[in-house]
Amino acid sequence: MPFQSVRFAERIFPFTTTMAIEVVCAFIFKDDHIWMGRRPDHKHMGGKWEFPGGKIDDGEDAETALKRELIEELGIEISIREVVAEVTHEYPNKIIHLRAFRVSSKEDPKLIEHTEGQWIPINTSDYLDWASADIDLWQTFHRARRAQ
Ligand SMILES: Nc1nc2c([nH]c(=O)n2[C@H]2C[C@H](O)[C@@H](COP(=O)(O)OP(=O)(O)OP(=O)(O)O)O2)c(=O)[nH]1
Repeated sequence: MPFQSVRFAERIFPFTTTMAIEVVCAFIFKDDHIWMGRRPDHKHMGGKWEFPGGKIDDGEDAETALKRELIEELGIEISIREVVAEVTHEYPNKIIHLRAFRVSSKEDPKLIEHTEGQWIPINTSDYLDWASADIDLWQTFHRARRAQ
């Protein structure tokens, strides 16, 4: 649906069209670095850097979705710790509620869906080519760390 039509529809069906899509992602920590992958070109935000994860399917809980996505995308089993940051972010054509969990894994991520991967320093503020929701998420994460 074109963006203007979404806005028009929101006035008529405010509860259905403004619902955010629930997305979970992983902050995989290793030696003060966190793993990011470059999204496939054909997907929304194609070519942008993201934290691995995806949409929660109907009937799934957040942890089950994140474990499933990381097996599918990176071929790794993970242990999930706490939520480290969450944001609601409005793109021109959709709104997402993006929740990041601190996770650990005994295995290294493999490039199954991502076109590139990198370990970024935990203190980086170099956001070149990041999905814009992830910049919000990262800044929220750092604000919370500074407040601790
Ligand atoms: N996984 C993930 N998605 C993100 C991040 N930042 C961000 O804006 N998104 C957006 C892109 C998509 O619009 C949406 C998640 O979609 P996705 O394509 O990763 O989810 P999925 O694997 O379940 O997708 P699908 O192929 O089944 O459609 O959230 C992020 O850090 N990780």
